[in-house]
Amino acid sequence: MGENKITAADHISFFVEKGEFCIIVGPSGAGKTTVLNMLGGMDTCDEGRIVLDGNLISEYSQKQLTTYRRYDVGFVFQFYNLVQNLTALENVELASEICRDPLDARETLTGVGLGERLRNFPAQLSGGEQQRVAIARALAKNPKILLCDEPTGALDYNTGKAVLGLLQDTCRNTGRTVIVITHNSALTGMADRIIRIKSGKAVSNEVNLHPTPVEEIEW
Ligand SMILES: Nc1ncnc2c1ncn2[C@@H]1O[C@H](COP(=O)(O)OP(=O)(O)OP(=O)(O)O)[C@@H](O)[C@H]1O
Repeated sequence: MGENKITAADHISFFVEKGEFCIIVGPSGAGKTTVLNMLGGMDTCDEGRIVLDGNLISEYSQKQLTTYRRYDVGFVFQFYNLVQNLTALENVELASEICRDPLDARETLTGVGLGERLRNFPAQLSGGEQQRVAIARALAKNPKILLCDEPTGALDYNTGKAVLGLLQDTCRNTGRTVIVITHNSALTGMADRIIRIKSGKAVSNEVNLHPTPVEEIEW
């Protein structure tokens, strides 16, 4: 930023095993989103290595990153990022149609509990329902990894819990690796792995052998 150099991720180092439900936790400004965006190929690092499923994505060209984002990564954002003039079904199809081995859009929406709302536009859905569409959109791509940046940040307590439960179930039922970013340390109890980030550094990487179902977590 002009004269100032901001180091958003500073020699940050961690690993996640395939199929884990991982929570990256840290205070605002710690560097969580930067790390997630680099993992998802939306941002690049100027040093270091990022490896996913044996592939060195930190060396990828812009073209390779586009392919990587398209086929390998599913994103879930805090504010859903749905296309407003497309229905729930069309939003999911938009993603699945550009993928190699997509899941059926209708079935995926049914799987997240929205089988009755396929023809609704985002403005006709609640925040929690819109986030479910966004999760279905990410899942329908059949990605290797699901990256979720504060997925419950815009939702009320119970709706947030339901969305987290859906993400946890997705991980358990499909064996997909799920990484969730949050500033809420109460949520760490539901994860298989917890990575704590502070001032751009990973300060710990713990395994939780007995994750708690989200319904039993209070905050
Ligand atoms: N494009 C950018 N230009 C300048 N500074 C940036 C940029 N992106 C991030 N930063 C800075 O890098 C640091 C880490 O930001 P980041 O968004 O990754 O943190 P975070 O942990 O996700 O925070 P929050 O929970 O508030 O979203 C912050 O100090 C932020 O201001």
